[in-house]
Amino acid sequence: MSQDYAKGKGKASGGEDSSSNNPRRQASNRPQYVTVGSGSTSESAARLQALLDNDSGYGGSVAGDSFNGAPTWNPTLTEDRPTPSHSPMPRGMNDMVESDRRVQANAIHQLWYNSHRATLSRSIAKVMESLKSLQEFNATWPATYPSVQRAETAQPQRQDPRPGLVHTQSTAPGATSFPENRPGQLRRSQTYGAEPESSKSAEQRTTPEPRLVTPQIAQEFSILKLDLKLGALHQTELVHSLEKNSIASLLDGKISSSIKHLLSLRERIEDTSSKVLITGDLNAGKSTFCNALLRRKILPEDQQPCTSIFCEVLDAKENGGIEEVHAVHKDVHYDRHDESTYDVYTLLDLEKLVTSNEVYTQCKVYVKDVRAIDQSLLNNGVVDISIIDAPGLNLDTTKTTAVFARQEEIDVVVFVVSAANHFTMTAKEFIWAAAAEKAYIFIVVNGYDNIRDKERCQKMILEQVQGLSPRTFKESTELVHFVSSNAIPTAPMPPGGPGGNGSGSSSGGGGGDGDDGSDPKGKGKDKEKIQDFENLEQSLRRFVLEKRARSKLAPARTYLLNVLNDVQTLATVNQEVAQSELDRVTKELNDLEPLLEASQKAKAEVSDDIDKTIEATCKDIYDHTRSTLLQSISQAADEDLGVPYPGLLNVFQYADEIKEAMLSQISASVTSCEEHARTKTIEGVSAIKQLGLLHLGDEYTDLSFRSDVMFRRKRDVLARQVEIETEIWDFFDWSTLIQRQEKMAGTGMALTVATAVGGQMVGGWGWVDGALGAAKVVGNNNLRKLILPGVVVTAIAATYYILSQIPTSLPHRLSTKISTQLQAIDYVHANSDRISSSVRRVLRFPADNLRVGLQRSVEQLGTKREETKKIRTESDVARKYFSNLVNETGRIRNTVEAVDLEGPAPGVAGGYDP
Ligand SMILES: Nc1nc2c(ncn2[C@@H]2O[C@H](COP(=O)(O)OP(=O)(O)OP(=O)(O)O)[C@@H](O)[C@H]2O)c(=O)[nH]1
Repeated sequence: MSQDYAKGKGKASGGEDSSSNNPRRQASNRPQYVTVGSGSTSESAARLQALLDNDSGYGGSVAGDSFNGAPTWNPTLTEDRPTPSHSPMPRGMNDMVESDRRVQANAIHQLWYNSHRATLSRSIAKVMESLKSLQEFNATWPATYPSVQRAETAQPQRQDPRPGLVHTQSTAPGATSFPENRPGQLRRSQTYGAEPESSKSAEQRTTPEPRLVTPQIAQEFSILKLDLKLGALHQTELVHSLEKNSIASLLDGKISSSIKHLLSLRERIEDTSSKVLITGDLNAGKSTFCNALLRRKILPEDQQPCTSIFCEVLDAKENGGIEEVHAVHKDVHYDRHDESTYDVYTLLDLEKLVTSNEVYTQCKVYVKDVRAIDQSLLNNGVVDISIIDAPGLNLDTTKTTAVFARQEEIDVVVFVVSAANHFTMTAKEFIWAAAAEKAYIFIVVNGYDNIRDKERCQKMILEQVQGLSPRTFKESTELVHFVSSNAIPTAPMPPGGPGGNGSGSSSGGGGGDGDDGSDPKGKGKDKEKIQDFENLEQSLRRFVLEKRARSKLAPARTYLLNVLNDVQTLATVNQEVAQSELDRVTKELNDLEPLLEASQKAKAEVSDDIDKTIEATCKDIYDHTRSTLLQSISQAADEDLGVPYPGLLNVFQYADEIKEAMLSQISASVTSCEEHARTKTIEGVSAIKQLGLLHLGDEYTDLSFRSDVMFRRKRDVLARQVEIETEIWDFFDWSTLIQRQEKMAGTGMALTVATAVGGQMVGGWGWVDGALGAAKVVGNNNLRKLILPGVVVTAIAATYYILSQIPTSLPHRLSTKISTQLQAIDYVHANSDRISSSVRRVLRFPADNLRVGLQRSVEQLGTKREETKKIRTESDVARKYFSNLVNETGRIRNTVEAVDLEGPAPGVAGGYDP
């Protein structure tokens, strides 16, 4: 496997100067590079390079569809086969092999990188698809947000002795931080956009929980955690207090921002370029160091602070091979293809540009790097690297802040510190903050030539590094370099520009000891400085390429795992919710069906029953009224009317009173019939209510029924309409008379005659003629003598008798007349009909009400059944959807987890201590 820097046992490349006065160099154990095949043929390097050139990073030879199986990266490709130490080679040959090996290592690393990048990129696409589908589903079936129980866990207090620097991590929109105590393999729920690694102390550091977010929610959710910061309610209460739809819409917003963040992550991992930020204290030699890296004097160097804007040095190939400076306008997003975003200058103008910071804040410097791809940082054959020369940290606060702000797009931070000044306070603050983000900082201790007691200097600097970034200190052989940048020979600027330290690539450094070129000892010293610098360069190349993979891919991996965890949790919860909803509505439907059936049956039956009951009641009332009234009318004369006979003189008044009494009696009968009907109506209403309660239960709405308002109309109004004239003959009850006479048959002819005559008399005066006719028969004189007194007596007797019978006969006579009259106006039927109709009318109200209630009940049950069926279908769909989502996210998660960025990366170098 690749060598671990800390345990590097490889032989130092080009290690001919074992007599170096650099104690670090003596101790330096260079890592052995990865070799493929024999590790010595340029053919294999060329083959690998060709493979790499053809590899788009999204398929082809290396990136198969890792969703259908294991990732296609073949680890045997990267197997280390160190060159046996017993294979000595001639020096020239050695250089060739070394160069070849670097190319191969780079190519292998790039293949590894592309493979992971392709897997992550595809996973991002899959997750975005899943999120979009979740978003759509959430709109139709509002997802349930899991509720949690509050756990009163004490929040660990931050124990950070460091100064309060602004933590410049880049997080996804809306993401919140929380302690790293999540279950499973996930490391952080935090959504770092730039650099997932953080120093151990940063990892232990806890960020206070946002208000109303319980530790459980924090653990369960990271990306899709709803940030509910409303009022004084607890998160749990808040989630419950919000409507389901409100939660769903909050979730929708979270999903949208997550999709947005995934897009930017994809953009970032597909961006092939990598940025190296060179920063440090004022005048630490940053520009000089950059120039040394480029082997050209591009950036202005000065004894006094001069760099006031960010200078990003890029390979001129990215600008069509043209060397020029693009000074970017303030507050404008640079676009090389849009000249309105920048002004073009020549390299010679840089001096002017970097010192005047009024118009521009940054410039892009396109330069040709003519060095070989195994030596050049810019032109390394693997990745587009740009070097950013930043203004000195302590120039002013604004600039310092700007440096922090730029860290998101920075893959590697190179910190230049003056060997003479060590770390200033500002430098320490910067490294503390940066170490939290980047874990490893590449430290260049510059101006080492100025130091006499080099050993002491190294010791002191390394002690400081240990305090500032323990992980960097652990890898200090690779990450901390003591150099003299001004000793590196640099090519001059194009004609007219400031001269370089040498006249060509081969010339010696200008500022170092022995720069006159005549002193062999000095030459030796320069060589050492150059060697130290070259060692630095190789370390930096490895570091940049290594860090690039981690800094670019790890945030995507971490974010993917976090969001997948969230979606899976959400999907699992909702799958359960959908299942229980399905169970519930299925049971509800099973209960509902028989209810509906019974309700429909009840509706039909009860309706018939009510009709029959009403009709039976009405008929009963009609019959009762009719018989009662008929009886009352027919027996009116037989009742004790309570009218005293006032004598013959007031006989007419007597007749009137009897009439009135009879009619009153009939009226009273009507009233009693109405009373009876009322009682029956009350019974009927009560029976209907019982039916309603029986079939509708609480749903039955009772109507208030006031029986006293029934039959309010004047009851005897019809009776009063009866107009009966009293006639003289009403006082004579002939039928009674006749009956009496028959009984008295033996009393004599005279009486019979008298009766007969009297009867005739009743009809008119014709009886006189009859008497005279009889006289003729009997004889004239005798008969006259006999008959006349008899007639008189008889008449008197008859008259007396008739008059004495008035109190008995008159009521009968009047009763008959009244009966006849009432019959004529159909009094009995009219009243019976009136009373029974009134009852029918009254009973219809509760009956109709009950019918409506039953109909409504049937309709309600029907509607409920339809709704329940709908919910059942929706729940079933949701259950299947979330079940699929659980499986799908699980598959993607396995794929993402298989992207191993923690282990040693093949090719370039061994992995840093993860
Ligand atoms: N002796 C010595 N001098 C150096 C070394 N590196 C840089 N210098 C000198 O230090 C001075 C400042 O160098 P610069 O590269 O301008 O420093 P800087 O950090 O870019 O400065 P600002 O960007 O203005 O903060 C120059 O005069 C350089 O010649 C070195 O390794 N040894």
